[in-house]
Amino acid sequence: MHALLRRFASSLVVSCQPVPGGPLDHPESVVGFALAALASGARGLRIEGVANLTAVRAATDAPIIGLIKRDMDTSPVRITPLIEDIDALADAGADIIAFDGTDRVRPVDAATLCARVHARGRLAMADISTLAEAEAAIAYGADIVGTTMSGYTGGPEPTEPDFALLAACVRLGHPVIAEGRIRIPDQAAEAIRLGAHGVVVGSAITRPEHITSWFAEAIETVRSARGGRPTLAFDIGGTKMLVALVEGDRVLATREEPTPRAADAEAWCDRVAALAEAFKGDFDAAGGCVTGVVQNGLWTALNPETLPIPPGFALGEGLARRLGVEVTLYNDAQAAAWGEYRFGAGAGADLVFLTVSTGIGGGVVLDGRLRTGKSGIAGSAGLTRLIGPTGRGALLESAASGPAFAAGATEAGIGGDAIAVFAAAEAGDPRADEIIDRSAALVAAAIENMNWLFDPDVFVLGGGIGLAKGYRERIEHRLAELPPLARPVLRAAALGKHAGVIGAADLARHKS
Ligand SMILES: CC(=O)N[C@H](C=O)[C@@H](O)[C@H](O)[C@H](O)COP(=O)(O)O
Repeated sequence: MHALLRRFASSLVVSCQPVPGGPLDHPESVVGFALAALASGARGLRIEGVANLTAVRAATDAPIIGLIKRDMDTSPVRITPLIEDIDALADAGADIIAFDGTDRVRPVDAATLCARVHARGRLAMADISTLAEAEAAIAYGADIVGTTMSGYTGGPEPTEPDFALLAACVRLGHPVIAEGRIRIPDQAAEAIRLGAHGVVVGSAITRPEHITSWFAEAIETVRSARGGRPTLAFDIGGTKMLVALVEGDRVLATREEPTPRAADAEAWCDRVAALAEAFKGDFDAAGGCVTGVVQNGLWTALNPETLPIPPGFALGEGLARRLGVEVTLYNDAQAAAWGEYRFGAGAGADLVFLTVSTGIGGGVVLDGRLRTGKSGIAGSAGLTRLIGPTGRGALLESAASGPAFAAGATEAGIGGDAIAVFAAAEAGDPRADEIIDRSAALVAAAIENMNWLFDPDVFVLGGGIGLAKGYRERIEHRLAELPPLARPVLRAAALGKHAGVIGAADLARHKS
């Protein structure tokens, strides 16, 4: 083997070829890259252009593969296509001269170029793209073949190195340089393992523009999987109005204020639009979740005491007009169910979501679709009726949610609300225990019944009471008595108080 080749046997060669016309495209940068590479373990360099080569040659006596790239009208061949290129590279001090060794239309055939390289006392490197071209190169006397041109002679550019071609070329028993799309150290090591004489790495070391774009594109992929630009989401409840900027499952920013209950629905729209002003220009879609029933963008109260919504109010249209983008609307618990399905405790599974709080709401996702029903009320578990000894009993939410806790607390002499009841139970008060147990038993029965109807993969429990310490366990304790076939799986909601806006934003992007 030629002494020069031995100098970079089983070693790294760094190609220092700035992006043409880019900010690093001048000889000083190329010398900088070259010296940095040699100082860090590279044993050779690959340098394009006479000016760069001359500058680098003056700075080091490390082995240099020289080449000249040309864009010609008459041929797709770019790397050192002319005899005069070889002469210029030899004059500038290249030790090895690389030329295109592909079987394509060209001004000078590869064998002639190879002979000229040898005539100038340099080693010849044929940049090939196929095994046949490698065989031909060896036959006409190339000292090295490089896999450089694989993937660059037509069709879409691959992203991985061509190790199959490398291995096939190695079997020819001639020095082969692995080159092209070697981007990570493991690939360089693999090339040496496969028998490459040396490994040329370019872009991954000396083209910050390429490296930056790899990172940026990888991040962009995640961003667009989350739905691209952030979405504006709003939540109108009986006590507060929340506006959020949402990206996937992340709430980037929020604005909220108390719901002006005494004002009319037009004024509520005005307030939501005013809160959204803070995010103007940051979103191109909007989704809302609201207390009450939503059907085709029309909003109606389910319980006017929560919020006195006028029947069939055109909320979607009113907000679309104010926000200047299309607005998708859902009931708040339904939107939260979707949020939990997409990003939370029930990711990807058939689920029934229940929120136990001041009231009891819910949502159903089956076969990847949020089921809103013919009237928009599907999942309203709080309005299901308990069956009492005489038939029609109370509504589940009147018997098991916040007001029931407060009523129970008054009756038992504890006083206060659900929070006080949980605190008293924690302190060991058996009366509080009983109030919580009563609610948990009713919700457990509702879950048991819904499980017979839908048999979902999972029930997801949220809400202030639903997530209060020990509440879910009490429900689970009761469900554990059921035969295995009919035993529901229960999980705590994962998205917390923002489940509604996260779900609403996602629904606005994807539609269910
Ligand atoms: C096909 C072609 O024109 N390749 C050129 C050959 O010199 C260079 O643009 C490459 O950067 C060099 O081959 C190193 O490859 P990579 O930058 O993928 O590590």
